[in-house]
Amino acid sequence: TPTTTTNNKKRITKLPPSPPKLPVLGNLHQLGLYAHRSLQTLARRHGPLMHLRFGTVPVVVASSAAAAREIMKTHDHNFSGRVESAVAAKLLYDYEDISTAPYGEGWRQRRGVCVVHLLSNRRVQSFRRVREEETAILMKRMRDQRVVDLSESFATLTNDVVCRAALGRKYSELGSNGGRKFNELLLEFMELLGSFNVGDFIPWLRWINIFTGFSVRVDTIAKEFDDFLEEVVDEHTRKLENRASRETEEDREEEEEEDLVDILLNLQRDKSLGFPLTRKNVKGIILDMFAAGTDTSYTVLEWAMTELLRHPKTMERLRDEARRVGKGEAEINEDDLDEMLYLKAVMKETLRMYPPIPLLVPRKPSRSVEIEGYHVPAGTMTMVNAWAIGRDPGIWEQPEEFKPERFLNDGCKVDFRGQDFELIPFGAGRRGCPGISFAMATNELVLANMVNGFDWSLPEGMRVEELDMGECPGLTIHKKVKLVAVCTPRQLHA
Ligand code: HEM
Repeated sequence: TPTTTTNNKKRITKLPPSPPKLPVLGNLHQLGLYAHRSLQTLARRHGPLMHLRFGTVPVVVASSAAAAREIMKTHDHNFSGRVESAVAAKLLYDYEDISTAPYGEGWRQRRGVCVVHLLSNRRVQSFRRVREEETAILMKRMRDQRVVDLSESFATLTNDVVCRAALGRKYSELGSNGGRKFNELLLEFMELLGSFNVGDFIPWLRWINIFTGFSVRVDTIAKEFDDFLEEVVDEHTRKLENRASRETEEDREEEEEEDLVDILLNLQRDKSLGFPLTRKNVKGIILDMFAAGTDTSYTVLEWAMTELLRHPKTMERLRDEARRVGKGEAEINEDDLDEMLYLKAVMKETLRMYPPIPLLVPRKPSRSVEIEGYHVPAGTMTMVNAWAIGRDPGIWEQPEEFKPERFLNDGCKVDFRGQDFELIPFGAGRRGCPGISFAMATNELVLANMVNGFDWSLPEGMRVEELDMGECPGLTIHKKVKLVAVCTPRQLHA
């Protein structure tokens, strides 16, 4: 290994191994539509830490649990920066949110607000009624339909739960004058956020975005969402002012539960935080909840049900657990979930094989650092291939098989909360996902009720092998072909 000596300390200068690079493109041509898969293939040849170049941008990719641990635990402090992106800046308020904010005081303050006030266990608990009501609505709709587009149903459900928790009610249309459907707009927002922006990687090709209309699309969506959030904030401000002018405590208690916008506006008003929370911050944080919390959550349900339909014995075992724990009742409630160990194993197995954001959210070290014996220069875009780690045959027996049993008994100790680097769908460390409890509370409740209330099968005449397992490219990986299944309501004894 080449080294230089400074102040008697050996410094490693060798970069991690690289696949051959092309002029201008670097390694971009090797990524294809499914970067997590191509990067896994490259890592098999070049090792668990690789150095690549996307256009002019140097990139390091970690594909082993050990390398991920070095980045997100040993050197987490150094790797807590995010990579700038022109699209994210436009869509998420010039980095004034949480997820795209540079590592520093502003991010620390907003993240603190999020962890303590918005997504704490206590707060997640306060939305229990929202989850239970929305799950009941979904179950009723399924009973009426019988042949169910599960992809669509899960997307609507997660969206409605986040909408009610964050904004206090569901919004099917944007703005008071009608306008585009909220779901449609969010879909386009996510598509743009996850799209490959040429200008970020090959600056002199930035003009392409203007030429193809990409820049106009980004500006339009940013404006539509901002108009909508302006209205939401105004509406909430008026409500809080009315409430403050009410005379008695009793009157106030009659009000409905606080939503996340209420909480942020109250913190902004009473100035107890000790730092200003601007209107841009409030809008950015709320938009983060949608960007980070809807698409991600629903793909877990989509892949879980896909695998359950492919594995009838696994479905049966989960169904039996739900019906035993639910004691024959029509509904499973959240208190029952603690006892459902097989359900937890199914969730873990789904997150192992289908981490919703397979390459997590890229980080950036503020100082040069040595990882696994290689030099990673300051500012290098650093990606962790959580998808490849979840399918690493050095860690998992039969990694391509869906076997929730691996997470029972001793296996149940392996968790996804950022301590076990073989299972990191939510990332880890300072920038790890703060929405785990929020996401899993909904996902567990929905899946438990689906198998408790119904027997599930594939559409008539379809064989298990015919179930399309293709992925839709993007930031989050959902199914390319919608998942459709048939439900038979369970007969309840009178
Ligand atoms: C299954 C569902 C979810 C998955 C798989 C997921 C995954 C992730 C991942 C991989 C990151 C980046 C972590 C890192 O850099 O180490 C992240 C960040 C984040 N997530 Fe989630 N997430 C989910 C649900 C949610 C929900 C429901 C919310 C909020 C309601 C949320 C809010 C956030 C925020 C605000 C960040 C940015 C944290 C920061 O940069 O400091 N997530 N999430």
